[in-house]
Order: sequence, then C-alpha cells, then structure tokens
Amino acid sequence: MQYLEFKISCKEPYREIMVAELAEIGFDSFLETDEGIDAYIQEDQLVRASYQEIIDRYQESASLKVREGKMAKVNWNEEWEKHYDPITVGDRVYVRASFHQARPEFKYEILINPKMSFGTGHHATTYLMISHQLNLDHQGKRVLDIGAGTGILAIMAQKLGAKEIEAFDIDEWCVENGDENFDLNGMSHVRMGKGTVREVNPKGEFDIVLANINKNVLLDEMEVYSALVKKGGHLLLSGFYVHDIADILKKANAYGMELVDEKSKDNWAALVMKKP
Ligand SMILES: C[S@@+](CC[C@H](N)C(=O)[O-])C[C@H]1O[C@@H](n2cnc3c(N)ncnc32)[C@H](O)[C@@H]1O
Repeated sequence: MQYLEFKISCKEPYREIMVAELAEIGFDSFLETDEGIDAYIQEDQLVRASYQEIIDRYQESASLKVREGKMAKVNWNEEWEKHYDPITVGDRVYVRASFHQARPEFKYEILINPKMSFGTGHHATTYLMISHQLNLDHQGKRVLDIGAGTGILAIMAQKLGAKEIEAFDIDEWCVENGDENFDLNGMSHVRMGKGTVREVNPKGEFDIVLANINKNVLLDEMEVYSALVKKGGHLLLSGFYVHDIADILKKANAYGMELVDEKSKDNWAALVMKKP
C-alpha cells in the first residue's frame, strides 16, 4: 500500500481544523508535530482537487507550508510509540497504549493501540464524549457506538457497566483496529461492524446511542439515530464545531430529541439529547 505524507506547518488554532478537513477527504492518519501536523493518505484515495481546495482555503490564515513525500511502507506502531502519550479524562479515566505503564489509581483504564484510527482521547470530541458518558448511568444498558473509530467509546461504555454493546464504522482499518482494542480490553464478545447506520441497520432500540462523526453525516442520519433511542434513552452527539450547535440541535429537536447537556472544548462541541 503506497502512502503519501504531507508535512504541514500551520499556526494555531488551525491544527485541529486541518485534521478535521483532511479526514473528511480520506486522510486516515495524523501525527502532531512541533510545526503542525503530518497527514497521511493512501495514494489511490487522494482527490487532488479536494485537497488543494482545503490548502488554498487556509493557506493565508494558517500560514500553511506543505512538504509532500511518498512512503512505501509505514510502521504505524513505531510512529505511534513516538507520538502517542497517555491521556486522562477527569480523575477517573486513563487512556493508554499497551506499551505504556499501567496506572491502577485510575478507576477506568482504557487500552487503545490506535494504529490509523481516530479516537485516542487526544481529540477534543472523543474527550467530550467520554466526559458525557461519565455522567450517564450505563449499568445494564444497551449501547450503540456509531462511527466507533478505535472503539474507545464502546470500551468506555463497557467499563461503565453496559450489558450489551454494538459498534461499527465505515472504515476497514477501524474495523480491524477496533476488534484488537476490544480484545485488549477484555471485550472479545464484541466485534466491530462495517458500514453506515443505514447499511448495518441495528436491530431494536438502545438506551444510549453514541455518534461522534461530523456535521454532515449527523444531519443526514439524525432521523435514524433518533429512531434507535429508547423512550427515556440518550443520544450523544459530537464531531462538529460550537458554531454548528444550532443546526444540529434543530435537526435533533425535529426528531423529538431534547437537549439535556452540552460541553465544548477547543471550539468543538458535544451534546447529550434525551428522548422524553
Ligand atoms: C471523529 S471519529 C470518532 C471516533 C471515535 N468514536 C471517537 O469518539 O474517538 C469519526 C469516525 O466515524 C467514521 N465515519 C465517518 N462517516 C461515517 C458514517 N456515515 N457511518 C459510520 N462511521 C462513519 C470515521 O471512519 C471515523 O472513524
């Protein structure tokens, strides 16, 4: 598999925005660097015009400088070991890779070997989703994780006592990586599905539905998510900016969901909706 590497130097606060925009067009791995980000995409996945459009849009405001290179083979584990530090969410959750030291003083330890999937807790949206999950009763509940990435939110649900968990993602790498992470966290009974919510078509209703994806997908699939939430159950949404809250809320309200909590970090937002 031939990969392209783009070494992008950019000013803050544009690093996160660049990651989000490039992820939208198929970039599947990012490393934070002192100058900005290194972004990776499979060569046959790159649509030059879409890429150029993003670069042109932020060129000036973010003072972008890009160096492009080709990589025949990437040792992602080695890359991650160099760049991936453990993180904490509040004082109860510790997210680490298997090569990091355990920290038993944390109540919930999540093991994630991320490879190329999004979702280590480093991104604000993952962090916000976990923070919301910590405030929700998961005990004995049925939980659905849509756009599960590394599987981190499904794993958090399991640690919080969920009884039945389903998770899926459209990305083949996430499916492989998710299963590995489920195994690492003693969840071999859960397997990551592949596809969109319409393709996977989960059966029945769920107490908690988690969807950290992006604005367009959330708007497009909101009707399906809402239908999957039990009466009295919750829908947690993230993957959009604070300035998009009104659009997301309007759509969720239109399908009968009511806002019960809202958090933001680094300009990203996460909402907790409830079906009355
Ligand atoms: C922002 S990441 C979130 C990953 C993880 N849930 C977390 O919170 O860290 C979004 C994930 O959604 C996946 N995705 C994008 N569009 C999707 C869709 N329509 N259905 C399911 N997954 C999708 C991407 O492949 C990516 O892994």
